[in-house]
Amino acid sequence: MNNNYFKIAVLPGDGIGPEIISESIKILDVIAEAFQYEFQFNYGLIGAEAIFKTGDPLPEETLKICKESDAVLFGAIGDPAFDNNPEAKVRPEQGLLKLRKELGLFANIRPLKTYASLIEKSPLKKEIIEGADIQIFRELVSGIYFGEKFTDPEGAYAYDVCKYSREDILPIAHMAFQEAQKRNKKLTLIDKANVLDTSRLWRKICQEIASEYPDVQLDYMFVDNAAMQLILNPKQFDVILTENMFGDIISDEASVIGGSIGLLPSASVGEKNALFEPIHGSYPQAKGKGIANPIASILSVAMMLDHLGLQPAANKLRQSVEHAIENKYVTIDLNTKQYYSTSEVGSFIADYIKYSEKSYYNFENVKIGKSTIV
Ligand SMILES: NC(=O)C1=CN([C@@H]2O[C@H](COP(=O)(O)OP(=O)(O)OC[C@H]3O[C@@H](n4cnc5c(N)ncnc54)[C@H](O)[C@@H]3O)[C@@H](O)[C@H]2O)C=CC1
Ligand SMILES: CC(C)CC(=O)C(=O)O
Ligand SMILES: [Mg+2]
Repeated sequence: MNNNYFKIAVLPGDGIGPEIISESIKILDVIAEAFQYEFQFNYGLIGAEAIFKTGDPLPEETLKICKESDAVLFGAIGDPAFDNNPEAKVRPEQGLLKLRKELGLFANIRPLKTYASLIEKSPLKKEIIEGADIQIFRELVSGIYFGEKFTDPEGAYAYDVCKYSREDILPIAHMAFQEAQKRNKKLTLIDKANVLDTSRLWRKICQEIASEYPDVQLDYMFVDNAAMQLILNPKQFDVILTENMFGDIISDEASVIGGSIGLLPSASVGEKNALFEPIHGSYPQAKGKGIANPIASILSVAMMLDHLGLQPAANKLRQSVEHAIENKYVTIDLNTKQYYSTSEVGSFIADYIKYSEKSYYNFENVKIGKSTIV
């Protein structure tokens, strides 16, 4: 087996998905050359694009490509044609949910950090957010997104069932405890155990396994309070463990601490497969405008490189992203006076990976031109 050869399934999806994914591929091409790896990219249809072309948000062929890959790189799905039509029977999001389920991606890991050069731009106070560093473990293949759904044909009522089993909770709970052991030995379970039976099951199981991790301090917080605490005092959190829907919501909220949702990557992992995706959606208003921040997708590539055991490349990539952010080579969402287009930011990061080790190259003098946002 060639340890430098990897099959990557690439699913650009809808809206800004293709634009951000093409920057991630640009980065992977440069990494392949610099580190002598070979990536074989196999593209697949998913989401609205797949519905328009095949009628199915997750065609069999796409699933096959993903199952046969070493990792999946996912952009985003979703289209206003479906969002604004509550009657639509087939929806783009079903493609992503089915893919997560089929690949058994039970844990969605969403790291949040702050960057010194962006602190002043945050709507939150410097002393509150400076140094915040949180790892969110969100359960990804159960809960209310996957429970039975029903809409009464008369349109009088509808329901979505939230169900969790011991088997759904245990693997991700162990994973979060282990991460807490590697970090600051503090784990916060976010739930609604004062109201929900499913949340009480989460608490019970976490209490049961806590004895296996005696060095980890396990705390609990109700999700409504957690939503407030995240903004008031994010540094009280280190590793967060939570169920599917709460994790979805609080991670978008937490992205405000970092400066933009366009910065937050994620890894969705299971026993066999792994998928890497930004936490944001398809941002349809930005499609084709060159304003989408590609960094969430590019940092998802760094998480993919970690997963493939390619740490030197992952480290170099993170260092290059930090260099871009610290030097304000960023997109308009970061609220800096000087900003660049999606592809300029991608090219800047790619060039840094390519040239920064070369002693003859004075990178600080590189001019990548005025912004070409269309
Ligand atoms: N994983 C996925 O593919 C997800 C898909 N969706 C879908 O995306 C569509 C749009 O949903 P929204 O609720 O508007 O969420 P969204 O995450 O697409 O956008 C919300 C806001 O976040 C900001 N934003 C998002 N991505 C950005 C980026 N790369 N750079 C700069 N700013 C960025 C923009 O201000 C945007 O208005 C819907 O169809 C939804 O179902 C939503 C979330 C996740
Ligand atoms: C199926 C997606 C639309 C759910 C989501 O918002 C997410 O995973 O962040
Ligand atoms: Mg979401």
